[in-house]
Amino acid sequence: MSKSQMLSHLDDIPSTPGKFKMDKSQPYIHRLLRFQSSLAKLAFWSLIFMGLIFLIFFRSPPSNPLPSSDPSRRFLRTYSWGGPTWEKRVRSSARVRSRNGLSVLVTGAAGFVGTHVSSALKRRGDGVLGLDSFNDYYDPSLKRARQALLERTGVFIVEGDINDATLLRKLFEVVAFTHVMHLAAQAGVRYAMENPGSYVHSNIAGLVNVLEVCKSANPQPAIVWASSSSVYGLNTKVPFSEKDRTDQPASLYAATKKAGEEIAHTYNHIYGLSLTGLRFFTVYGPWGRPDMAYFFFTRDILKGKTISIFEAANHGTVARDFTYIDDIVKGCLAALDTAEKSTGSGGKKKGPAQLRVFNLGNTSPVPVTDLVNILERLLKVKAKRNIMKLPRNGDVQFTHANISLAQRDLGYKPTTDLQTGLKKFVRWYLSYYSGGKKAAG
Ligand SMILES: O=C(O)[C@H]1O[C@H](OP(=O)(O)OP(=O)(O)OC[C@H]2O[C@@H](n3ccc(=O)[nH]c3=O)[C@H](O)[C@@H]2O)[C@H](O)[C@@H](O)[C@@H]1O
Repeated sequence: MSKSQMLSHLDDIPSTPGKFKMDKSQPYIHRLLRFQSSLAKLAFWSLIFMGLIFLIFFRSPPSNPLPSSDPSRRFLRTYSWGGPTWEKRVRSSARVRSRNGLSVLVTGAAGFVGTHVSSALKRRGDGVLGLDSFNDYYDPSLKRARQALLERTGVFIVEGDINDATLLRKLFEVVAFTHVMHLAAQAGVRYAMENPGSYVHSNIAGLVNVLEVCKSANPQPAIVWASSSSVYGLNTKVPFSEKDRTDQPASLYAATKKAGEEIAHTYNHIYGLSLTGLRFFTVYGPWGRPDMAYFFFTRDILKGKTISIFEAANHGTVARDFTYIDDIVKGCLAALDTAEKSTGSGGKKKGPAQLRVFNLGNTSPVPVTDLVNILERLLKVKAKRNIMKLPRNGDVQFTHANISLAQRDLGYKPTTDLQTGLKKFVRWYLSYYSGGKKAAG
């Protein structure tokens, strides 16, 4: 039998499986057909197997299969993103809806400041896309509730790590962001002794990754990012001015924020990126961070648990320039609005670009004991106080912002005192944690 005859015979095989009847009088063809069919089966099952492997390794759902007890494992988390539906959501969220509106990528959008800034930008018609890793540094359900809140205003939060260059590049491919509000960071002063690696991962490696992607983007966005009042470290001259030295940090957290400011200088110098660092002073308010004292003091006072109040040597007062979230949001938006364009393109500098640092504080430091007094009045519960010596874990004795530079260049003018701001926080706290939580989420 010639090859063409054989093939023409094979053409007769019905396409419906199971209906084919073998002609037993032709053993050679029989064997050949059996061989062909096992080949096809083998190919079929190999494809299925490879598909499964692909699904397991490359398309795993955005859940964390790793034990969260080891914080360093957090970095190994995988996220799922991509696809036409995802791209459509990204585009729609970032679409500018007002004349001369900005198109802003907000990193850390499910965080405290990130949520408030994203929602304020969206409200005035700017395009906003969020990015957040939803890590478990503090209760992720609070981050999810903030996400739900933002979703209702039309802000989509992409789940991913700022260290993922492929993801960041993809976002810039889909949207030509005019601005990046970089708020994703490992926050908290005292936690740096527990998990130093997370500060390097987010505040240094993550920042560099964001800047690398921004510098290669075309057009380059202008970047506003969160530095911290903690860069003033052990300084004793008050109020803290942007002109003061910032070379004696008291915590690794502060050191990574200071490093961030130097890194910003480098990217501005080499690549012409427009960069504005905002030194936030102990920001508080509704939807705040549970790792901050005003937040867990509230929780513990309500539970009847003893709270530790730090004092400095010789009964010295420990005080903070507590700043209300709405004032901070105004400062952030003003920083975005006054940011000049980056001057480089495609990774090449074309001329000098703007480089700024501003204090965003309240200018009236309040002793921590007074914070507790206010909370007691608002909660109508007496706190069980344990006064203890300020531990050597990164805390500084006081902070106090000089805001004249922000006032001059950003029109920044805080208007909320601690009493008023805490009242709003407590109202939110009580409604969120007493059944209101579900409604909020
Ligand atoms: O301004 C900033 O740059 C920083 O503000 C806060 O850091 P911190 O001011 O230390 O805020 P809290 O941790 O809420 O502490 C507030 C005050 O309460 C005191 N405290 C804290 C914890 C405690 O158990 N007892 C206590 O008296 C602290 O010493 C501090 O004076 C944030 O946690 C940082 O992420 C941020 O960068």
